[in-house]
Amino acid sequence: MPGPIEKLRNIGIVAHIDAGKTTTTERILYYAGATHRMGNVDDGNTETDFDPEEAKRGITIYSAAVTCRWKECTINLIDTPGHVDFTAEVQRSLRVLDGAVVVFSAVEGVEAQSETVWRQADEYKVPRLCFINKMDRIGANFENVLDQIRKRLGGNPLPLFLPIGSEHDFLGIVDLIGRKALYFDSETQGKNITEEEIPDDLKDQAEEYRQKLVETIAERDESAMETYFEEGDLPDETIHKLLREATLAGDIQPTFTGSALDFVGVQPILDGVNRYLPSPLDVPPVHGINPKPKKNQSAEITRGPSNDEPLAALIFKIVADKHADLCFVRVYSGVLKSGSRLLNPRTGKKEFCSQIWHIQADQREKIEIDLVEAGDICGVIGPKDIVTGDTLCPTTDPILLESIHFPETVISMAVEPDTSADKKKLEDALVRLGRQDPTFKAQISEDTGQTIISGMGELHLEVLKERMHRDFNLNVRVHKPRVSYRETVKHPAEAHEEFNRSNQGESHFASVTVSVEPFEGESPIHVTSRIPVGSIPAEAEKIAREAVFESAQSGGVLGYPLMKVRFVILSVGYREGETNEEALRSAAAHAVQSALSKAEIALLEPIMKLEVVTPSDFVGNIQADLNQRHAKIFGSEIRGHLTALQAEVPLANMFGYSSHVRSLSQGRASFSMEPMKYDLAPQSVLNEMLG
Ligand SMILES: Nc1nc2c(ncn2[C@@H]2O[C@H](COP(=O)(O)OP(=O)(O)OP(=O)(O)O)[C@@H](O)[C@H]2O)c(=O)[nH]1
Repeated sequence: MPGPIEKLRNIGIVAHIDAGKTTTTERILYYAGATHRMGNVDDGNTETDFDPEEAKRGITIYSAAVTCRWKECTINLIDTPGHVDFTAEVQRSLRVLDGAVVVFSAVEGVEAQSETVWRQADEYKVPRLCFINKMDRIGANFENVLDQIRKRLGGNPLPLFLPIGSEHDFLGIVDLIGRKALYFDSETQGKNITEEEIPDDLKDQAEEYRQKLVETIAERDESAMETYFEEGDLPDETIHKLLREATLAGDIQPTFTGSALDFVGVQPILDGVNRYLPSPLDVPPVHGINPKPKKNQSAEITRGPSNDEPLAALIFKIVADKHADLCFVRVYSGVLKSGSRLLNPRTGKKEFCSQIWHIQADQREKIEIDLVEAGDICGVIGPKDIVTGDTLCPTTDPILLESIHFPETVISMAVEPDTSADKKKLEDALVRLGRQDPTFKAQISEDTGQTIISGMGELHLEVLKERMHRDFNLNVRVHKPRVSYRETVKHPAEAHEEFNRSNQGESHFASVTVSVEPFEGESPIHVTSRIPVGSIPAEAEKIAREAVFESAQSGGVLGYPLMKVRFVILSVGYREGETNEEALRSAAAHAVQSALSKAEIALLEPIMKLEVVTPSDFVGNIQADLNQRHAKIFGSEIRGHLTALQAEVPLANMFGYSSHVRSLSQGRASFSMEPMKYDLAPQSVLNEMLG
């Protein structure tokens, strides 16, 4: 059992690719006793990167939840991916985390994806600690990173530690609250820590930082302010208490430093997690709706983190196990027991939770348990008809937690099984992959009969292809990836369609008038109705709405999914005894298609946000190439000997960019790219499609 809920921490380690998350996680798991062997990213044997695909690529693709213990606290650690193609993975982890440690490289500092992750953490109000890693590397600069966190992320990093030296001379860290220097013994992989006096040449700086620290937090509390004025300092316990309050409020981010690779500065982060990051009791109760509210009952429900409340659990991740899917679940309230039958309110079906596990990163080390209490995270085996974002709850107290929203896919490609005998296998594999990864979609093209898979980027699709081979023993041929276009309309248009048929003396009739117009909303397709209340039966209106939505979902005139459109049902012709469901559905579907064919259509293409970081010598080359790709460069920043260029660029012009940018910069530039928005595609692309 994890112990009392106030000692539970659900945290994630998030950062830009290569900042050192996996190494830091590995050290944490080692010190916190979850593993007996220290893994090394570069040897491909780390504890969280158990997916062979990840080990091969050396990047973390799939996040996994690991349970470990540090002093009095139990920590559920969720490792999150750094690659931009997998931002949705980070987002879904953030949804279930109570706090996060954001890792920065002391050399590269704040990079494009740190911004994305930071913004998302702001959105979900996740309190954070910062860890400025890689102080041992050439070009490491602690102050620079602090400055970038302030300026570029709008953060408020408050150093609790200072580096002693840097680059080759990085020796240890100064604990500002404890007023001592800490040295980590590399022979014992950092387990033995020696405390010494702060080196003379750092004493003044350390005192100055400590004053700043104490002043900043004393301002939050009148009596602390008084003590500070009178005594010029605060007791350690008061400092920790105020730091915790300020961190939970999101006002500051306690900041740590070190070198995960050289075993320096990791245990203080763990102390920081225990001291300053929230327990499930410190975060607001979760909101949901009652899927079937009784009359006069409010549909909104909130559930607090107590075992006495009814169960509310969210499936935030599904991982394929050899025999069954393993669901990662956050229990927000109540107790989840093994052997229980629970409702999935999305499907209305009951799911059997046959086993519950606390997960060590390596699944062979998972521990089976009987129950999981409010606030905790666990793995569940048993549920079948589920997707990421589903809720599990008792049938007697149903609740539907807000589902996780995922971004639109931007790239697609056709896949075919190597042999036609594998067709069924491919279908099954695609269903299972789609369940595990909601940013991946598969569908059959109506025109060509081909199976099209879509995702968040080239690497994403490549990984999926390799997983089909590895997990499902399925060899597929793939076609060239293509941009996922969307269709929209330029101006409003309206259409009226009737269904009028007699069958063996019975007449069936319905008519529907629908307009379609450009619309910016949260979901790609909106449907509303302007039919006067009571003029037709409510059931008929419901059917018409559903039929309009379904027809709109089947795509636009060119067969691409619709986006940024609204359909308004203007009237429904209804005759008692003659209008049935079939007539209504048919009239509505035809009205949607006619309205679309009358409207002037426009094509939307995915625009990516790109950041290229390059040694300044190559900026000219890279800029010229970006111009050719019709990129709009909107930012350029000098970071030491590196220059960062920020641009927005149509994805259609970016295929194969990773090898191209390498050849432009002798392999020295790096870039990250993520979907930003959909925008009008050039008219020439549309003309080509229209033939
Ligand atoms: N010099 C130095 N190298 C480090 C340090 N921490 C990590 N590295 C190296 O940086 C590289 C990336 O480290 P990872 O831990 O895989 O980084 P990550 O952020 O998890 O990267 P992804 O999993 O790809 O998102 C590896 O080669 C590590 O050995 C450090 O403190 N100092």
